Amino acid sequence: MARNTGNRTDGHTVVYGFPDSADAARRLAQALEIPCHVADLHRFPDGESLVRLPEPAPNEPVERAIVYRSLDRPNDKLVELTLAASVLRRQGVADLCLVAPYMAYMRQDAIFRPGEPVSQAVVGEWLGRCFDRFVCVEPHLHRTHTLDEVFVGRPSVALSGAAPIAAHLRATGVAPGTIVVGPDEESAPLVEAVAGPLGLTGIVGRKERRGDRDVTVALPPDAPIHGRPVVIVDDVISSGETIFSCARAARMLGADTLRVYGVHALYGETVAGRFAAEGLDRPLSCDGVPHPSNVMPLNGLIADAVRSLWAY
Ligand SMILES: O=P(O)(O)OC[C@H]1O[C@H](OP(=O)(O)OP(=O)(O)O)[C@H](O)[C@@H]1O
Repeated sequence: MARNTGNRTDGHTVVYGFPDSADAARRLAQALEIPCHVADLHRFPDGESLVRLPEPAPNEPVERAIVYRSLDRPNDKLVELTLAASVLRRQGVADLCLVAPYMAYMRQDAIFRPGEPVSQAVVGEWLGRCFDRFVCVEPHLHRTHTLDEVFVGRPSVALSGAAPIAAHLRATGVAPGTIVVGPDEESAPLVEAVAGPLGLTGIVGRKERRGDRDVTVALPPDAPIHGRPVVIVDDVISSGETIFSCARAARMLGADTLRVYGVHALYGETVAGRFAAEGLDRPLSCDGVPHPSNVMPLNGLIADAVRSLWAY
């Protein structure tokens, strides 16, 4: 898409995806009605990555690029994004927007024990040197409250995963009297944004994390859950322990049925198998992180965010 602004014709805007998220990158490009290219990735025998992007035709310069990649399992991806950004800069791209529906290292947003880094700030500064703008979805803004604190001086949009969850509940049917439950205080904005538009009541619990897989969620003993359907929502499902504990607490209070939504599904088959063992249907997720549980597309929301960042 070349934009004509007065008597000046801007270069093209292009989406660049990676093989692990090519479909989602194409869906975003489709929503924006612009071309999409998927990077070639090569892994050398020593483990290093090589990224190859197409060279634009000389008469069709790319002026703005959207690089689409979720940063689950992020360590290699961060290097590959850095390399991709360097190619695009060399090709003359003036404005680079990173769409990372799942943003990495957001959970280490403080020094929890002496000797640790604030990984969120380190990675935010790193990516801020490579990209000009950012779009993330439900980026675990717990002790940090805005993406401006992560990508300092760079325009950014933090999208909520609430609208796709509410839309899915509405489309699949949600019984009146359903209670929307979040595992901790930090999930309150998500809970309220899901429950509010559906006219449902939302409550949040208190989470105590003692280790990577050692989590307890307590719900208020007077929560009006007895005999009612419960929908549990959270930003991330990784080990699954937060959801398992939250579901057990809801059952203890007499929940009738349980449904689970996680905006980002980061777990593998072993954890997936545990949902049945816990008497739960498999959770449903947004398609920011490619996963078998994906049922809620984010391309429309992300396209609107990109348009708002670039005001077109
Ligand atoms: O599936 P799990 O392995 O339980 O992980 C998912 C949970 O962990 C995250 O919060 P976390 O406890 O990391 O951070 P917080 O202290 O910021 O709430 C996230 O918000 C989920 O609640």
